[in-house]
Amino acid sequence: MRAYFYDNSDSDPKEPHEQLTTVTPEELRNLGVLYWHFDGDNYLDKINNIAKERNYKNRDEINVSEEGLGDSYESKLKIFFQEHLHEDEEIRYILDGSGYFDVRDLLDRWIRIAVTKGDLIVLPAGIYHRFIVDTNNYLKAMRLFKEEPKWTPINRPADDNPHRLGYLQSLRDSGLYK
Ligand SMILES: CSCCC(=O)/C(O)=C/O
Ligand SMILES: [Fe+2]
Repeated sequence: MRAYFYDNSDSDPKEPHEQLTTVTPEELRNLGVLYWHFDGDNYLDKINNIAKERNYKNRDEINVSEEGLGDSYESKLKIFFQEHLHEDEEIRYILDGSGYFDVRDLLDRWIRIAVTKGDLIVLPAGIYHRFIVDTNNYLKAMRLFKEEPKWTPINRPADDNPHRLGYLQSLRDSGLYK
């Protein structure tokens, strides 16, 4: 995983768009974004432990590629890359390939999180974000869910959404933000 501020140039969003300023895992944690890296033979045990600790009961897999999504590949990518939030955590373990999760910080800047095989990322409910593959056009992920698998993007603007308000309140409660 590498995280950095996104340069807002108009070129293909599948390009890195990397600015020099990096963002540390601690800075991500301050936004409620959690990160682990598990590889090796026992990666499933490690995921199972996190799932138990955090009450993730269900999981499935998604192959984000032309092969995996067929004719709906481009339209699905458009949906994933539209800025949105979810009313539950977004939990993804990268099984193969690579891609980018972009999250908004509290100054409304995009932070780009480049993920590769073995990365496990948790985006909190209510954070504005988007996803895109890189120019390799292939990412396979395990999606974990607290309850029944559901994936409902709520596109921005959703500033009055209770989960958005709850997210902002949780950051204020952390004492790191006013
Ligand atoms: C890499 S999983 C597909 C994208 C997705 O589920 C999502 O919610 C993106 O924000
Ligand atoms: Fe999402």
